[in-house]
Amino acid sequence: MFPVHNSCSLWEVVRLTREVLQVQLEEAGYELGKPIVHNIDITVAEGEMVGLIGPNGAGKSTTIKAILDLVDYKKGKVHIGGAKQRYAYVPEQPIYYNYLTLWEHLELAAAAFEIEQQQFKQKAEQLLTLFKLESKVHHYPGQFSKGMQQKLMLIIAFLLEPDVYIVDEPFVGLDPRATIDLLALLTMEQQRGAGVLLCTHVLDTAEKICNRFVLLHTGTIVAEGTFSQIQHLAEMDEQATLLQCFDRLTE
Ligand SMILES: Nc1ncnc2c1ncn2[C@@H]1O[C@H](COP(=O)(O)OP(=O)(O)OP(=O)(O)O)[C@@H](O)[C@H]1O
Repeated sequence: MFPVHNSCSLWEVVRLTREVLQVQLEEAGYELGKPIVHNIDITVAEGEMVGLIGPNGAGKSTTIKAILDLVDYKKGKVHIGGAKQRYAYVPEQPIYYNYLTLWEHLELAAAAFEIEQQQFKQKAEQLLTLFKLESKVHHYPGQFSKGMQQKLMLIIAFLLEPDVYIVDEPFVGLDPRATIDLLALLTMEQQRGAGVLLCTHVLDTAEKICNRFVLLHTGTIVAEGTFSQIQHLAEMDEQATLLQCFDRLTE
C-alpha cells in the first residue's frame, strides 16, 4: 500500500473517534483457500462518505459481500457502530419479492425494523413523492424498470435511518433528477451523522462528494486517503482528476 503523506489532521482525529463502520478483513472469498480479497482495512466515520473504487474485478463487490457476511468464507472482523448499530445496504442489482407490492415492501421493512407507524407513513410518503413513485405504490416491483427498482431499494434504506449506508453503484440506473435527489438525501443523512460507503465507477461524481477514497486493485487496497492525498500518492498535481489518479495508481 502507498503511504499516506501528511500527518494526522483535525478531521482525522474526529474521524478516528467516531467510526460507524470498521472493516478488517485478512481475507475473503468464495472458496476456502482461494481468497479474492486480502488485507482490507476500511473505516467510515460519522458523517463521512468513503468512496470504494477500483477497476473491474478488483474485488469491490466481494469486499461489500464480506462486510455483509455474504461470502463463503472470510477471516477478519466487521463492526457497525453508531447509536442503533444498524446498516442499510443498497445493492447494485435490486432485490425484491415478486408477490409483494411496493407499499408492502415498505411495510415489511417498517415491521422488521420496528419503525413507529406514523413516522413510517410520513417518511415513506415523502420518499415516494421525491422519487416519483406515488402512483406505483400498489404495483409489483417485478414490473418496474431497473431505475424504479433501484429507487425502491433506496427508499427502504432511507426509511431505516441507519448508522451506515453501504451503497453499490447507485448512479448507473438512475435518471439525472433522481441522482441529484439521491445525493441531496445522502448529504442530509451525513448531516444527521450517518456514514456512507459508496462503491462506484462514476469517478467524476465520487470526486465531488466523497470525503475519502479506498482504491482496490487485484484484491487489495493500493491507495487510500482524501482526494488531495490520492493526487499526492499518484504523484500528480492538484489539477489531476480522480480518474487520472485512478489510471496512474492501477497501471
Ligand atoms: N460468486 C463468485 N464466485 C467465484 N468468484 C467470484 C464470484 N464473484 C466474483 N468472483 C471473482 O472475484 C473477483 C472480484 O470480483 P468482484 O465482483 O468483487 O469485483 P468488482 O471490483 O466488484 O468488479 P466490477 O467493477 O466489475 O463490479 C473476480 O475475479 C471475479 O471473477
